[in-house]
Amino acid sequence: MLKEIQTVQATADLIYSEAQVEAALDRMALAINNELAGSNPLVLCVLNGGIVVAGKLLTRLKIPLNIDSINASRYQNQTSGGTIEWVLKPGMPLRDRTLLIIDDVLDEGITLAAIKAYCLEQGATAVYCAVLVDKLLDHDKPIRADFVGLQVENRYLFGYGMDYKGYLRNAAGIYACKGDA
Ligand SMILES: O=P(O)(O)OC[C@H]1O[C@H](OP(=O)(O)OP(=O)(O)O)[C@H](O)[C@@H]1O
Ligand SMILES: Nc1nc2[nH]cnc2c(=O)[nH]1
Repeated sequence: MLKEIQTVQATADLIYSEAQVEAALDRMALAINNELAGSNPLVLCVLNGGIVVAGKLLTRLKIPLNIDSINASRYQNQTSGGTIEWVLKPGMPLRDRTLLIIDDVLDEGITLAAIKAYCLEQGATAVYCAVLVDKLLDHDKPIRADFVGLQVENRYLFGYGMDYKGYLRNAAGIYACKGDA
């Protein structure tokens, strides 16, 4: 497995450098600080992919907020999605809260749409979504994100929280796997 990971990493195309991603995170944080000022949001990190983006965004947010996590996984370390497995629901009550859901990538939008629907069912008053990457698809998605860092063509990505078969989430840039154009 590690040999495959090394090969994927060595042959991948760099789509956005670390500097470009950090600049995108700055822009996202500015917009979130403006939009959610005074709303006392509960921030939900979507595990596992959202860990890096949430961590990097949170220190840029200057508003009072709480933090919790949710884990709805659809890809289970594969490169194509299946049905959603609910691994973890938030421990904090969502009722009457403004939520900010943070994830790494909006692809088909199935995961984020399911998470948003769950949050509204639980009584959240408003649900905002922030994603580092919005993939450009040739069809409509069931949800749009309120805060988007970067747009990317439809290729399988890794880095900044996004994995290749459970690895490479820690890559400091956004990469596309070779042969997935
Ligand atoms: O828009 P969609 O097509 O639904 O895909 C997007 C989801 O896929 C990834 O999660 P994954 O299921 O791989 O779990 P992970 O967060 O543990 O990587 C990613 O973190 C998003 O949550
Ligand atoms: N790591 C990763 N996860 C995804 N989930 C949906 N699309 C992607 C992608 O391109 N990369």
